[in-house]
Amino acid sequence: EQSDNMTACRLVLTEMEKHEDGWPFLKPVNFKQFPTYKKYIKNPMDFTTMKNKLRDSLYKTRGEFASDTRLVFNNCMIFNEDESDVGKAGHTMRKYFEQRWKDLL
Ligand SMILES: Cc1ncccc1N[C@H]1CCCS(=O)(=O)C1
Repeated sequence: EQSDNMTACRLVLTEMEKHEDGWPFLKPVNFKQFPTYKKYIKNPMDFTTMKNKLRDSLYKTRGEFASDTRLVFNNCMIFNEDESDVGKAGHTMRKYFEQRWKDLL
């Protein structure tokens, strides 16, 4: 049922926001702080933007929500070295998301 699908999305997003390693993804990357970011990353995404899209019913399916989540972590891997603090957080969060996403199928 539609609302159940969105319940799972809200639940996993809340968990990711609370996760110890979620800090790099809570807000949009600051282009002033990272001036080259928008040159390399064509479709920025972050947890606050995702929360607003959920609130505004902009996700029609679980799949659309999962795509934005994967966009967050793929952007992270493009811009950040694997061994950087942000890069490591991205790998941890991606693993966490994919496991929880399976649990909530
Ligand atoms: C996800 C990401 N990709 C590339 C650069 C930066 C970030 N995240 C930043 C978010 C604000 C705090 S921070 O500036 O330490 C890290």
